[in-house]
Amino acid sequence: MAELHPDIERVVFSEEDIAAIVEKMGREITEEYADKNPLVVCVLKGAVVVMADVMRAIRAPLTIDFMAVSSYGDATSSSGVVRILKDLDSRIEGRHVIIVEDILDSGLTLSYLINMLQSRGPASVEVAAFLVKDVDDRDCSVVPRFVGAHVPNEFIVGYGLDYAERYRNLPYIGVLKPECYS
Ligand SMILES: O=P(O)(O)OC[C@H]1O[C@H](OP(=O)(O)OP(=O)(O)O)[C@H](O)[C@@H]1O
Ligand code: HPA
Repeated sequence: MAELHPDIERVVFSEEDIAAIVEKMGREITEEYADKNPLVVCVLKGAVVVMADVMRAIRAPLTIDFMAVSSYGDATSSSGVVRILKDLDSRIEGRHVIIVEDILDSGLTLSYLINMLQSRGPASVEVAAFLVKDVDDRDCSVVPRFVGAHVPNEFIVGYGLDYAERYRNLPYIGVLKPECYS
């Protein structure tokens, strides 16, 4: 097990937990997409770690692509204004698209992306969210087809998730010590 980073107060998902969630998601996606040759889309930067793991857990033909988005806001909240920093390289007309996200929080990022991709005429667009945060006030209707796990409404880092661009490389997911927020 990795040594705990000094800024982490508590681990929420260990490396072992993460591996089990990845396998479960891979199995579920494989069952539904075995003969659909999906285009699996990673939303950079946060989802890069999940993407690398989940795509290898899908035992079916697929292709991959990447989008980079940034949502304006402060370091721990999203404002809902999403800017496309890198668009897909592939055409998605007639394709079955799976958007891979590290976390569904307010839902604003995914809501924007789903609408944008739907307008390009894909056969389907579904979401695979590694984590879904249990928030009371999610005001948009994003319903992920695949969910890794639910997390309480607190800010978490690691396994791709950052605070001010830090901690993405932690192999587990945890909560920061209060004094580490600046
Ligand atoms: O449901 P929401 O409230 O929209 O939050 C979820 C999004 O926020 C994070 O991305 P961020 O915009 O911080 O960029 P990053 O992936 O580069 O960290 C995360 O990776 C999701 O994409
Ligand atoms: O809890 C979180 N941690 C890191 N990034 C995030 N983006 C939305 N929610 C989170």
